[in-house]
Amino acid sequence: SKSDDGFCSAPSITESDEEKPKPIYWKVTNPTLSPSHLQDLPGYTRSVYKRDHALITPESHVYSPLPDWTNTLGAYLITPAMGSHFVMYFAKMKEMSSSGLPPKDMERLVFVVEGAVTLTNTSSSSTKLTVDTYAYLPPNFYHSLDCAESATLIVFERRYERLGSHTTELIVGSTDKQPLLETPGEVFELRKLLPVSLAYDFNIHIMDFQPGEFLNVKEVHYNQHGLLLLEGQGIYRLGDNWYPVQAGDVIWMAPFVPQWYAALGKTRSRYLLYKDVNRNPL
Ligand SMILES: NC(=O)N[C@H](N)C(=O)O
Ligand SMILES: [Mn+2]
Repeated sequence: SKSDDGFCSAPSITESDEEKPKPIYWKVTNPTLSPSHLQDLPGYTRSVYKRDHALITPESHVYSPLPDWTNTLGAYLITPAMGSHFVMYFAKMKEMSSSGLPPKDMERLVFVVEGAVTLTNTSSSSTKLTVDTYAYLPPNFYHSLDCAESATLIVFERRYERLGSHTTELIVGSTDKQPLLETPGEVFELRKLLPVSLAYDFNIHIMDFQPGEFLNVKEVHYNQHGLLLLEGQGIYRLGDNWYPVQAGDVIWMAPFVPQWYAALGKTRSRYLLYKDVNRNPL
C-alpha cells in the first residue's frame, strides 16, 4: 500500500514497479549497487583481489572493444594472470554485432544473460539463443554468434585438455531443460549444463538456494571456480573473508580456497559456476 504520510518514509517501490515482473537475470545487468549508485563515493569499491580469491563487483567491470568481435564490448573478469586456467568475461553485444573465434585449441561456453543472439556454424542451420540458453563450442569449431539488437553473454574459454581419443561436440541447451541432480548432504538444487562424460574437462553448475539455505560442506578442493551470481544475495565465505554478495557479482576461487555460501533475502539465490573436472591435476 502507498504510504499516505508522504514524509519520513523510505522510498517505497511504486505499484507499477511491483506489477511489471522483471525478466529472469535482470539484476545481473541492473544490480542494486550499480556503478551509478556508487559513482558519488570516490574511491569506493566492493571488489577485492587476493592470492586465492577475488570478488569482482559491477562498479569494477571495465569494458573495452573485444578483439576479433564486431561491435562488442568485453569486460574480462578472470584470466590466467589471476592464476586461473580459463578466461571468464562479459560480452556486451550491440546492434549488428558478431563474435570472433577463440584462439586455436580453445573451447568456449557462452550463456545468455540478456537479449538474444543467433548461433550459426558450418553444418546445422542457425539457432536462436535467448536468456537462460547456452552453447558449448568445441576447440577449433567454426561458429558465429550474431546479434541484431543487443545481448549480454557470460563467456568461458580455456585450452581443451585432450584425454585419449575422447572428443567433445557442439551442445546447445537451456537451464530449465536440465534435470535436477542428486546433491547428497546438501540442500541446494543442482543442474549441470554439460555432459559429465570424460570428454569434457569442465562443467557449468547452476545452483539454487532458497533464502536461509547454505552450503553444508565448507569446501576445499583442487578444482577452481569462476562464479556469476545470477539472482539473489547472501554471504560468500572465501578463506577467512566473509563478503555480502548480490546478483551481478563475480567471484574467482583458486584451487583449495575454503569456500561457503549462505543465501539471504526474500528471493532465491542462483549462481552459475565454472568447475574443472575429469582431468588429473598433475
Ligand atoms: N562453491 C561451490 O558452490 N562449489 C560447488 N558446490 C562445487 O564445487 O561443486
Ligand atoms: Mn566448490
